[in-house]
Amino acid sequence: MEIFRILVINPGSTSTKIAVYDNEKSVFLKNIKHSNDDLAVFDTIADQYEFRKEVILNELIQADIDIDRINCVMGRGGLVKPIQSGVYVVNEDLKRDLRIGVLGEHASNLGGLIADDIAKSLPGAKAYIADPVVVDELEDVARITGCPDMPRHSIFHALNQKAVGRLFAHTRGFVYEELNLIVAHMGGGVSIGTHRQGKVIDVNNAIDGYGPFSPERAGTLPAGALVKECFSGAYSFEEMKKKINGKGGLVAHLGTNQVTEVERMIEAGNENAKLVLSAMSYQIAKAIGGCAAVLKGKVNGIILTGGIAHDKFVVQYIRDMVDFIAPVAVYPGEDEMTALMQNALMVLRNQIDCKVYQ
Ligand SMILES: Nc1ncnc2c1ncn2[C@@H]1O[C@H](COP(=O)(O)OP(=O)(O)OP(=O)(O)O)[C@@H](O)[C@H]1O
Ligand SMILES: CCCC(=O)O
Repeated sequence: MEIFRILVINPGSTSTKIAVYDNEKSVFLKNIKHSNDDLAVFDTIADQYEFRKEVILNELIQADIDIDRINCVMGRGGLVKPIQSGVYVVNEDLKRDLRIGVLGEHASNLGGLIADDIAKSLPGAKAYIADPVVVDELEDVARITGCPDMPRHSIFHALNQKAVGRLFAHTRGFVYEELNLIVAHMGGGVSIGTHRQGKVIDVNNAIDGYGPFSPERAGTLPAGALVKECFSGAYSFEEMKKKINGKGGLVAHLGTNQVTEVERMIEAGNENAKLVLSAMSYQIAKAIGGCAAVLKGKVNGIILTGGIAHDKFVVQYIRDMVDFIAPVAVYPGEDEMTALMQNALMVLRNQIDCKVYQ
């Protein structure tokens, strides 16, 4: 069997995860943490490009990885234009939009750019991205809001949601494209996707302010109160943005983005911590109920995933509210590195066609 060597690059806000696989076998995995001091010298995420690339190359050299054998460099994709799910070769159009960050700044904008740069320096390697956060399969009806100039956008944990959807289907003897699933990714951000036969036809925008609140994001807010605060003169534009994303949710209520820490507060008798964690779980369960309506009740499974799916209290709270709809499966954490490797292998083995970004 032909052995393909794959380098996976996944830049996050405070870390860069890299992995090397020979086919499915992991030969190297490293979570490189970037301290506040390391990143503070850069004004924008785009400015971190050279720094992160050098760190990656140094790690590979130190681990004695034969990079000339790499066939494919797979980067986590970023906030480019809305696109269909799939694997995209990194071309000039994609690089331009990753640099701009068409839908905003996000560390994953660097994934495709660094992948391309490294692939170009290697004999016979190509660069790709797969299932970036802007995967958009929304039905038209799901895009419309009461303000025509403010449509809904699909920005969510597409890579992990699709990967756990495929895993759920596979372990039950189905293919993902046959099933109707509701997937709740619960991490720093929360996204609840309605997967109808392999397409995410409705989902909240996990970054930009609607859906359930999350550890550090405010979720849907009362619009009148939000407008009033914006014009109160008490906050700058940047401060209001931070209120919505970064300093919202559990951070605003309890001063931490760690559910593990909230659990400690509850154990110490903090009733407010219990109420706030209940409210977050309640909002997630309610959103799952909305997805069930989109699927007209024909739901094959509800999947809870992301770091918070480790939390027994949250999982039980949601399960109690939604297990009348369909069986609930729990896949704690996320495995984006494996998901990126699997997408690369599907291309290298000619099992799927690579898409072209324009
Ligand atoms: N064992 C655990 N029990 C309870 N909560 C946990 C556990 N492990 C992680 N968490 C919580 O999961 C959250 C982080 O989830 P995750 O690591 O998926 O987020 P992220 O990768 O930073 O963000 P995102 O998933 O939005 O990209 C934190 O609030 C953390 O405290
Ligand atoms: C929307 C997916 C990624 C994030 O939560 O930052």
